[in-house]
Amino acid sequence: MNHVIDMQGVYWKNGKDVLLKNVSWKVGLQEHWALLGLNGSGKTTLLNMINGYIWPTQGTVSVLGHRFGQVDLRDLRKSIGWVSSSLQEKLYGSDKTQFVVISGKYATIGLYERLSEEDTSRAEALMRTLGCGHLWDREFRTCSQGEKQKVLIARALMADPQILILDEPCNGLDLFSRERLLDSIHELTQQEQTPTLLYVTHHTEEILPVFSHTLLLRQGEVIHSDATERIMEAATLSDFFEAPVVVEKHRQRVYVRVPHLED
Ligand SMILES: Nc1ncnc2c1ncn2[C@@H]1O[C@H](COP(=O)(O)OP(=O)(O)OP(=O)(O)O)[C@@H](O)[C@H]1O
Repeated sequence: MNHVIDMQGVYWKNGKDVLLKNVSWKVGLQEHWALLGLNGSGKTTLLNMINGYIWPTQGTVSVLGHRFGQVDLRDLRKSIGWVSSSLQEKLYGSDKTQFVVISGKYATIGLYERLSEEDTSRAEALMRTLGCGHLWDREFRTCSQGEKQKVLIARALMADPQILILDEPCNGLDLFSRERLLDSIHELTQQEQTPTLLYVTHHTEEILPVFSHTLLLRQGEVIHSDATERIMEAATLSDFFEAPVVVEKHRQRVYVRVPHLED
């Protein structure tokens, strides 16, 4: 396998609507990517395609070395973890977080397997890495939003995915919870076997230095895709947002300000 993701000239049309336009994107083996785009830019559509929930109208898609059309997508999906806020609502709030995490290995809502020592110690280790080990015995519903996100990331990792999608994980988090979650994500990338991370966001300041590359999506089109440090320049971001923006760097993260909004 040369690339984790390899899309060439991909279009996705639904009736008259063209939701992905000529998307070409290659994710290398040692890379972590951030996907940045405004509301409705096509980020979820792109992720749905990577997971094989939608099929390109035109163009080719390979994920983890498997070309769509030549692979059982149900098998492929087992190698992809997807953490999103919609998952939270599906889980049983009365389950202890340890069961929420362990059931990730079996891709079930609720745990129907006998607890093995191996699963338990793996779940403990993952929750510790993500800084939520102290929540082991807590009911999932009693966790804060930030804590729930950490539990869900640990849950996704139980299945040993090769790709982990973090879909706007900082949504709804206060300033401090957000920093704690970002710390946990950083910690995760320091482990020996980290899956390829795809981090979806609206906010440049969430893009940690570990995200080596960034893709900028606008109206279903890739406007820029490059090393993150090259993307995070005022000229590139102003071009992307189609408005002049001011870029401020602080501890290798980029904060974007809009100096003036016309009515
Ligand atoms: N099945 C569909 N048929 C037609 N239009 C769709 C469909 N799914 C999404 N869209 C439209 O395609 C555009 C892209 O949607 P998408 O959900 O991929 O954007 P997004 O970048 O994930 O947005 P957000 O940041 O708000 O979550 C939107 O205008 C949306 O209304």
